[in-house]
Amino acid sequence: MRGCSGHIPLVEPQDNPGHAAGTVSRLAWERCFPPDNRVFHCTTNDTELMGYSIPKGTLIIPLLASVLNEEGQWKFPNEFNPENFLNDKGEFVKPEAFMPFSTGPRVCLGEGLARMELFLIMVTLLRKFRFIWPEDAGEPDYTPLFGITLTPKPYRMKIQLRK
Ligand code: HEM
Repeated sequence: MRGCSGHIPLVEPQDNPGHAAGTVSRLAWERCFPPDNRVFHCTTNDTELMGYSIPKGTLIIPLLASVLNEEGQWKFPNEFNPENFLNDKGEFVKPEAFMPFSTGPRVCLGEGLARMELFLIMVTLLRKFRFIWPEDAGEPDYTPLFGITLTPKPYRMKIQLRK
């Protein structure tokens, strides 16, 4: 599976989170590194999707990271790039393919709570600590570990209390 590359900040940019620049950076981050929770589904009838026959009772395991990196849906599908959320006039747009919480009737029920928690946790940590990539650690490897969710590989990070 492809992931994002290019210049990826080690922590979310610290611009004003209420500001449009904060929003596009955050969404760019969510697109590149979705937890990609996998809730299993099952077809209740024989069906056909894009020419594929899917019999009743088939287990369906969604892979949202695929649509979040799909060629043709994004200006820079494999890069961390906030411009994926800006149109030609530099205005904020949210592409239809942006669905880290899935879509449709089974969309994540906890999206609002999760966004609020993530915001509060990130802001609290960033206000209290500096996160520093150790000089001897080499380039970070952003390839995710694939499981029920996508998780980062183990890594070392220096954490300094802000004064
Ligand atoms: C970053 C955090 C989270 C992410 C990325 C996430 C993502 C998802 C995804 C992708 C699904 C699958 C939707 C589908 O089957 O198509 C889902 C389902 C669900 N999520 Fe979350 N979720 C998060 C946090 C939460 C939290 C905090 C709660 C509740 C407190 C929650 C409650 C649920 C429930 C109840 C469903 C099942 C919805 C249904 O099948 O009708 N999630 N979530």
